[in-house]
Amino acid sequence: MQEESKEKSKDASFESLRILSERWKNGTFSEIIDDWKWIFGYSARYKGAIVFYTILGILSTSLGLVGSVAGKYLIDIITGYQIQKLPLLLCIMIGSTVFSLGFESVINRISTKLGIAINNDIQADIFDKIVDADWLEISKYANGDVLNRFNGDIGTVSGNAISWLPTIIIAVYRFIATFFVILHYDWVMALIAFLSAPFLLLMSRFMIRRQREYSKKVREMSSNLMSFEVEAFYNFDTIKSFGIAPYYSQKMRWWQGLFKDISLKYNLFTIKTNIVMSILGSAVEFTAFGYCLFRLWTHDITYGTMTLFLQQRSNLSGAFGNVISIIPSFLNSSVSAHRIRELVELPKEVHIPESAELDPLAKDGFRVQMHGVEFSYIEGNKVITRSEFQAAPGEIVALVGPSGEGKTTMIRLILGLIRPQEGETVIIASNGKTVPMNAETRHLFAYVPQGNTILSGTIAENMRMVKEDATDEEIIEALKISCAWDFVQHLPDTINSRVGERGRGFSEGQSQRLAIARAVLRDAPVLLLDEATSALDVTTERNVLRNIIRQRPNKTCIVTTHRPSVLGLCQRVYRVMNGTVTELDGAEGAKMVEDF
Ligand SMILES: Nc1ncnc2c1ncn2[C@@H]1O[C@H](COP(=O)(O)OP(=O)(O)OP(=O)(O)O)[C@@H](O)[C@H]1O
Repeated sequence: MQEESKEKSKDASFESLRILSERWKNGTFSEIIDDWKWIFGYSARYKGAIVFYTILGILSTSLGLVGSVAGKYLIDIITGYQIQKLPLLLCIMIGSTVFSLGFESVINRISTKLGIAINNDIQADIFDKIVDADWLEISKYANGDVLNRFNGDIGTVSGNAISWLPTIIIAVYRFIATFFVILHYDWVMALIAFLSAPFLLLMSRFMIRRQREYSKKVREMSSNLMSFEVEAFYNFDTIKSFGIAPYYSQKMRWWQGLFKDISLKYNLFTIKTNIVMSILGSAVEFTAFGYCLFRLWTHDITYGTMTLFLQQRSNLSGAFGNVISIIPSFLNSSVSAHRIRELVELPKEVHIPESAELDPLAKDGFRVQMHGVEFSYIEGNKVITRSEFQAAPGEIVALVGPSGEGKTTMIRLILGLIRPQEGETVIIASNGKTVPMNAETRHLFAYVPQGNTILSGTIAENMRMVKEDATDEEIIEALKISCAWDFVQHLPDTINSRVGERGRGFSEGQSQRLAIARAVLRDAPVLLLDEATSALDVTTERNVLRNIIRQRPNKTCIVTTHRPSVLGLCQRVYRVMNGTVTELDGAEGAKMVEDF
């Protein structure tokens, strides 16, 4: 019977342990651990430097202690008039201070170097991962948000990834070493100093959760603010031309207000936490001070020992301060790591290695084909239904139809940026080799999207973006094909003339011709033009398309357009409407031209 009750109480204590650990797990603790495991992946690359950093920190702490003990003896010597030991103690004090300073400077240098290295490492990795993320998933994030995570969050992580472990180790060493030095002279004093320890317990689970919540909210709000700023600056011309600058100015202040509110709430929380900590710290401080005065009054300790005690008590608080202050940065880092991981862990693009087998057949051109394709961005809302499509080498194929019916979606399917939920989108080589569209087939395409895609720099730099080693002659040839040479040849610096961001300094039609020249220079077997000739006059538009096919008779050219002028040049015309892609026969095509 007794055995049974013993067994039961043992079970109960295990049960409460299990519940306790589960509660920790249910909170944010497991998330924090996961986020830090991820950060460790990066810190681990700098193991050697971290160990060196820690050793220097321990040496510097030890020398600080030696200096303090020497200080105690110095005071005792002066108050006891034992002048002969003075030079030795002075040497120890000055030596330990100088070395300690030297070590700290090296630590500072190493931590800065490591911080930059880890920041660059994470940024480079994340950049590659974002570029390789599934298009649909990454396009759910606003540019400003991605930018904020890329700069702000990575900065927070790299600032702490290297330093937090050495800081804790050095602080714990400092605490233990100081405790033993005090214990050596007076155990009661050591006990009082040890009372600082319960401070750590104050960082209860509740506080950790609050801290993490605040940190998360501040980061999110900062992302929202940056998204707003990026969007506003990107659309500066529109804002000005609509005369809505005052509205944007007001909206900017509104976002700033929200950011200020949450930052101040976080700040208040931090102040309250600090007040509680400081009150407790001061209580211990005063107790220690009172005890020292009492022992001095009863002649149990010397002036030197009292100075040592008081100095080391604050050293002990300093060590705690370090550990305590590392907790908020530890939590902030985990929040930032979490936000970066959200991007990193997005599904990747599909890569099909056998796509490389298509490369040697590029000169014969490729057929682009879709069969039974169904696609929806959002479940239940089909944009493309049971659709067939094909474009052969040497053909210009048009996708026409009302706005918002799915022409660009078709281009995205062809590029393999999105994948059909049903059916297949494939590229077929002259020998019959068929590969589904994926990230590895994309280099077989040259794509001119809607909108101005010219970057700041010279015309030649814009061209060499797609072909690094292009000669001036090749660039001029591409400009001639796209009818851009007509105006570039009259510029004072011709191809070395400067272009502003988004083609500033050039007309919309000129920018479009430059964008087409860039695609021509890329010399890919399949050319995709998404409303890329919309700003050109009819004659230029036709000339551009004719030149492209003449230059590379095996090129497959797919254009989306609202303009009838192009249709006469096309071997095939598809109408994208009401979710279906239908090939139009000659009569329907002619009717379509009239309807435009
Ligand atoms: N990233 C996206 N997420 C969700 N829905 C989208 C997305 N992109 C487009 N759509 C929806 O898909 C439909 C087709 O859009 P798409 O851009 O393909 O049309 P379009 O025919 O090219 O239009 P336009 O001629 O105006 O350029 C639209 O209803 C649009 O709202």
